[in-house]
Amino acid sequence: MPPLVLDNFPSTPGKVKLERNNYFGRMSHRWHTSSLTNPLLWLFGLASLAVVLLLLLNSLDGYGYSVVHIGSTWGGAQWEKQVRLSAHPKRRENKVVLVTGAAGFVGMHVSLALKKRGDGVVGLDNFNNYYDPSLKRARRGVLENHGIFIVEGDINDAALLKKLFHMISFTHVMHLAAQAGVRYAMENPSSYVHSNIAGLVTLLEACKSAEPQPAVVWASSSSVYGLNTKVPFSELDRTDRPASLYAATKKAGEEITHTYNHIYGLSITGLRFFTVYGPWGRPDMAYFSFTKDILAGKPITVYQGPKEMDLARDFTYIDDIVKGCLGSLDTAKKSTGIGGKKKGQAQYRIFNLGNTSPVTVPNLVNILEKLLKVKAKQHIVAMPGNGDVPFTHANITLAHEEFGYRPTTDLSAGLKKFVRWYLSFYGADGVNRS
Ligand SMILES: O=C(O)[C@H]1O[C@H](OP(=O)(O)OP(=O)(O)OC[C@H]2O[C@@H](n3ccc(=O)[nH]c3=O)[C@H](O)[C@@H]2O)[C@H](O)[C@@H](O)[C@H]1O
Repeated sequence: MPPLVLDNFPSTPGKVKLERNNYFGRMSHRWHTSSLTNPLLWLFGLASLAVVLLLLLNSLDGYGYSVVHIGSTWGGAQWEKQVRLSAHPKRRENKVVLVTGAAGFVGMHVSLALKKRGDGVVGLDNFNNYYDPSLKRARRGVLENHGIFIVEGDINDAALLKKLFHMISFTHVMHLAAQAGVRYAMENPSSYVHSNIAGLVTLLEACKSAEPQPAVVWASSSSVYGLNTKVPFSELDRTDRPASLYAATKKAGEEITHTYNHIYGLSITGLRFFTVYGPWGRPDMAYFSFTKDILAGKPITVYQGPKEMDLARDFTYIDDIVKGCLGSLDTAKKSTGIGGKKKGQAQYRIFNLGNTSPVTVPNLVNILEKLLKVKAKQHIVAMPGNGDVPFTHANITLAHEEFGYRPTTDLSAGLKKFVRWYLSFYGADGVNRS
């Protein structure tokens, strides 16, 4: 049996680290002989023991590893009613989609788009604290207003997934839950393994056993191109030289999904997103944190590549990404497995979803300065060796041929929409007004 490791943080640990519980350590010096005769203290002690035992039981997942499901609130008649209602499609021909990471940036937008066209949508999210969970809760509020319920739970929770697939015949899974961020992988490597590897496998296990098996569309990343220098990046290019652990876990995900396609007949589509930005975006990304800091009059750090070369990204606006996600779902063929066994060859696809027009980071800053009407205090430094790559540039021919993917929003237009949202949500002083 694998060793029991007790971690005191959410199953997908975030940036905010919880302190280890040293309750007994702190209390022990207060105990002395007279305490033993105090019935109130005995009662308190027994209650604490019961809580610890419950936590321990809750912490064991199917593999004998410990996963503490803090905030896992699923189950019960009312919960089931909410799930079924949310999953209900408008018409028989509509899809029924499980969206993992639904309280995330891309997850929120994709869920809304699916619901608006009549698909049944059930969200799943563990609301971890990698970035401010209040933003995730605000996104959940938006989804709730549109009749979308988010199950609070983790993709590593096999029992929860089994229950969901038992209750609902999902036609598709849009798997967007992940540990994101390129540079954070050096700070918290295990969170990438936990979500992007272990969580992915747990989810695929549930999909392969489901009756019927859903078609799976999931978020890979442009970062898999790693040290590739041939531009624009094509799906046929090398992806065996990742520059970060984040990229390595996404590349591993592409290979793991391939095995589930090969062995169990799961229909798989992997989407390599290129630096997605827009309203309701991720606060850890450069365009978002630059906006916050520029408005606060704080300096921003702009990285430069070798020989003072500007870094560049194929920044892709969220609405274009949503179109790519829906196009992928709509062209995904059915999985072929029954009873956990493959019955025929199933579809396996990988697509770039980028904008095809890279913009340098100093240009990104220029656009933000104009939109915010504030001059940025820039601190220009050499790109640290922490997983970054100098540039990205997508070739989108495959996605265009397969489902007519054609991005339509350039960085200036997209950032204008982002800044408008940012100011309405946080205000110029950065205080959340939702
Ligand atoms: O396409 C992806 O697959 C990834 O896209 C995104 O990663 P990146 O493209 O690295 O975006 P982002 O951090 O916004 O940095 C943008 C630029 O600003 C530069 N950058 C960054 C921070 C800073 O302080 N200074 C700076 O110059 C930085 O050097 C870079 O040149 C997602 O976060 C990631 O989860 C994944 O989805």
